Amino acid sequence: MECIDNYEHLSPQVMYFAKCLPSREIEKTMKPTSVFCNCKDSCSEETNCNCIKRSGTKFCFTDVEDLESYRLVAKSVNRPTYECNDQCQCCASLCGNKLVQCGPRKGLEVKLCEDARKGEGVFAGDPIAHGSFVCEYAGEIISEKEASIRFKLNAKHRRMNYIFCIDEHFGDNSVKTFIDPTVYGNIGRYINHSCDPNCSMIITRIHDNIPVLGIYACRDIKTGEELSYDYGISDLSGGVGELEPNRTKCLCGSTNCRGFLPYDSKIM
Ligand SMILES: C[S@@+](CC[C@H](N)C(=O)[O-])C[C@H]1O[C@@H](n2cnc3c(N)ncnc32)[C@H](O)[C@@H]1O
Repeated sequence: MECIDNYEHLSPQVMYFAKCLPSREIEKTMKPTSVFCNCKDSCSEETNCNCIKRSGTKFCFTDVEDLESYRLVAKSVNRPTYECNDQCQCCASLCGNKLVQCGPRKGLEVKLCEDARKGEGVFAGDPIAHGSFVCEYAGEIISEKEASIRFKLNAKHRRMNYIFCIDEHFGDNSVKTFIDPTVYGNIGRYINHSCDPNCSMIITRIHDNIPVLGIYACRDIKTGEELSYDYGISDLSGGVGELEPNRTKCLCGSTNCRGFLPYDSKIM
């Protein structure tokens, strides 16, 4: 497992992990993906790339050396994005269907928010174009039971909650995945919630059945703006959290603020 720490962060308790870290229990449930492509060099709709067809993604990039030119320009709702992976035949350095695998974009800053009650946040060090990949929400992948224990402990000790639950539906089945970057995580753990966000979270599948959470700019973002996404809305589900009174008061300051942070009854 690669361990990179490109960002300044204040807490010595946080171990910086670039990718998700599945617990032993979760590792037993992991299966390699059955989606891969046989493209020759780069992948596009023209090359009939299986991964792109499965995602319904449209992306563009003009220069493979320049991550700034990689953008997600459209994607089908209610389908995860499938990125090309280890089993694909395409050329690793020419394939543009690997946004999440490129790692967090450069120039992001972690610092205390103007309203210190929100804690730290992530800020754009330079302009970010609509569709650009920002970072993954990486952390420990834990069981529902463990998530519930940790969630209750956080609430009891009035600690910030970092545990994110993704509830995916496959026909009649639903599969929940719990990601906790409290101790092992990447820069994604510092992105705050807004009811009027400038980023969206898109569920991505890469090497296996475990969902990877990609955060993308959902509009053009100016230098110095705080990055945010809606904790209650993922691109797929249209709502992973529920509003509940007496929860954390939302300080996003947007005109359409819903008043409280979305909360997920599944981990209570
Ligand atoms: C994933 S962490 C975000 C980073 C966090 N601010 C920090 O300092 O590490 C989520 C926590 O940040 C705080 N937070 C995030 N967005 C907020 C908002 N819009 N209003 C108030 N608190 C917020 C809440 O305490 C929440 O449990």
